[in-house]
Amino acid sequence: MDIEQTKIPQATAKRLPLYYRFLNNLHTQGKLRVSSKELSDAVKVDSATIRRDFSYFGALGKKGYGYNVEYLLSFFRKTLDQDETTRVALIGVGNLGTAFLNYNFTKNNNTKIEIAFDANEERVGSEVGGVGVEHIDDLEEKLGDISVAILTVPSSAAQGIADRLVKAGISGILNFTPARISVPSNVRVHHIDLAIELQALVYFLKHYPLNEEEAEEEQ
Ligand SMILES: NC(=O)c1ccc[n+]([C@@H]2O[C@H](COP(=O)([O-])OP(=O)(O)OC[C@H]3O[C@@H](n4cnc5c(N)ncnc54)[C@H](O)[C@@H]3O)[C@@H](O)[C@H]2O)c1
Repeated sequence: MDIEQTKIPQATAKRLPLYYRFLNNLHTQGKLRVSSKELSDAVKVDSATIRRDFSYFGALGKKGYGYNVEYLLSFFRKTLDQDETTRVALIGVGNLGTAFLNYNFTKNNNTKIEIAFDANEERVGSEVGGVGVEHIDDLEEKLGDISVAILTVPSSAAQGIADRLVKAGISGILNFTPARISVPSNVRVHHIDLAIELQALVYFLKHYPLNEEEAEEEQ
């Protein structure tokens, strides 16, 4: 995602793939334009936020006309590098890793898990979701120029694997383990901790119950 060049705030950048997916569907259906209300209903982001987001990339919707689908799509394609597939490696082919390999992000056709690694001899040499599983000992040799990795190993193994990934030239790690891993400042780590997210949801439901008006504002 070329955020640096276009100076899009990170919160906006995070919503781009969501917008992109929906607009792509509209385009496939032959729709030429879309209103911020329609977009808002579909992606569950309030229309003021959508208008502000879109203003960052020079898409100014006209009243009574909406946004030009073609223009937005071509912008998103460029910004999200949709024309280029990002190759991804997955480390740890257990319960979660297997699910990701089978899913393989087919809805987001600009990322593809190309190679997987595991320490378990029984898994090495097999194919899961069409992706070959290599031995973790061969990580440095087999990674090639892949720069993004998904980490689904036990948390005890996470830091050691992250160190090796960094040495091998990885620049982004999507960390599903509960371990908070340390990496040099030029490497980006996104933590996805499902247990924490779930706990936060339960906490919010209990302490900040939403009424309908607030729900509108929260969107
Ligand atoms: N399963 C879930 O629903 C879930 C949900 C949220 C988070 N997580 C987290 O994701 C991670 C994986 O969970 P899981 O349930 O898939 O575990 P799992 O035990 O099923 O799978 C872990 C895999 O990592 C491999 N492995 C172990 N050490 C390794 C190493 N040094 N190098 C390479 N591979 C190694 C194992 O052989 C195994 O295949 C854990 O950290 C877990 O806490 C899991």
